[in-house]
Amino acid sequence: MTAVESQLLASPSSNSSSLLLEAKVIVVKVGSSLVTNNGNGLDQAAIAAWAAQIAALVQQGKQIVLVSSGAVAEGMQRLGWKKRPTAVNELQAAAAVGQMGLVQMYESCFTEHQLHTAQVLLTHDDLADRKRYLNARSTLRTLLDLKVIPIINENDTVVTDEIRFGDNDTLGSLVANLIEADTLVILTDQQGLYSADPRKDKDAKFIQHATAGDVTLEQMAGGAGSSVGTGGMLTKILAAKRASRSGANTIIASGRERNVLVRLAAGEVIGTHLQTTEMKTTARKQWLADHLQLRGKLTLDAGAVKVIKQDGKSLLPIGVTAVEGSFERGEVVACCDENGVELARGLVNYSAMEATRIMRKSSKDIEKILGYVEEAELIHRDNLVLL
Ligand SMILES: Nc1ncnc2c1ncn2[C@@H]1O[C@H](COP(=O)(O)OP(=O)(O)O)[C@@H](O)[C@H]1O
Ligand SMILES: N[C@@H](CCC(=O)OP(=O)(O)O)C(=O)O
Repeated sequence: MTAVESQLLASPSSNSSSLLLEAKVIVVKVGSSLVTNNGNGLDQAAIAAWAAQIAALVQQGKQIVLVSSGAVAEGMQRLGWKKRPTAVNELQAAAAVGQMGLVQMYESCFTEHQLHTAQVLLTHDDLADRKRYLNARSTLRTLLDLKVIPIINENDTVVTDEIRFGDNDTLGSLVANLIEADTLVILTDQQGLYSADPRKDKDAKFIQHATAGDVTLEQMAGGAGSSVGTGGMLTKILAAKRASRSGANTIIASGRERNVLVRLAAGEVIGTHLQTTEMKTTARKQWLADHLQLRGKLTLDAGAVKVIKQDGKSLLPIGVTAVEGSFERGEVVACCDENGVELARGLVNYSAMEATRIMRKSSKDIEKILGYVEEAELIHRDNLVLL
């Protein structure tokens, strides 16, 4: 037994039930190899089975976002290309063609269960930009509230690095952070994580439980001496680490396992369970804290100060008496009381110009004043850090 294995096998594995049992908001990521049956065209039976399981989970009151790869592989199939191109422009063209097939398939499979789907194409940059982050978050939350299943993929037409490295695991973790998911489920072509690539090492041991972010996991999947080919699991482990920072657990399991999602949601432990050590709220505040760059200042009346501080509520425009600075939607502003004492910081939903026009006004008047409504809140409580 290697040092890495013994260290991991010695670590506590106290969990007796699945990390999906209690989860309400879930991101499910399915990889290209699964979706396209190893590049042989879309696997309709598999996609129909996941759709049926996701529909069952929605019936249980869970909210699910699906991150699906497979556009390039399906595009190659449709274009009759036998070999995966290396030129980025050709990969992008294949992805654009294949994405049509992907969404058609998901739409028809979910329709069987009276569920609508929505196509959402994102890049990593979209989620690094606060304004786009807020827009993506608001769209996804609205879709989930409408019981629509968002089907997310990378926007391969406008990126190059992502398509070159083909990494939707990272995208899955970014989405988990975006919507504050409880659990990220990565479905792949293996039973989960092994102490080494099971294709290459027959003695590789299965890891059932570990702490997300444990560095020994990274060594198993892509540590010193391992080839680029082992990146398949490494990106999943790094995704678990990233998801963990926002308080989400990760499960890596086989997408071919019968009824895998439903059984996981019923508490069965299938695959590798990587548990976060972060509290959800702490992680969220931490994320915000990482991005604090003050662009302006809002002065709050005594009522607003009280509801924010004592009741943990959102900041509505009616509680704001002054706006300073020049900020855009999605930037960070300070919230101060009438004596100028800063009590909170948050991501604002309206620009300084808009905020000036809607301050002291009821949220129901926003549309009349601006001609449109972004959100009812000036700063949503999830985007507010109390100091
Ligand atoms: N330690 C490991 N445990 C399990 N699989 C591993 C490990 N290291 C590398 N792999 C490889 O990772 C592959 C899964 O990654 P990948 O092909 O990128 O899947 P997907 O398309 O689902 O994202 C497995 O088929 C396996 O060969
Ligand atoms: N976005 C592209 C590539 C994504 C990709 O290869 O990811 P994965 O198979 O999950 O490692 C596609 O849909 O084909």
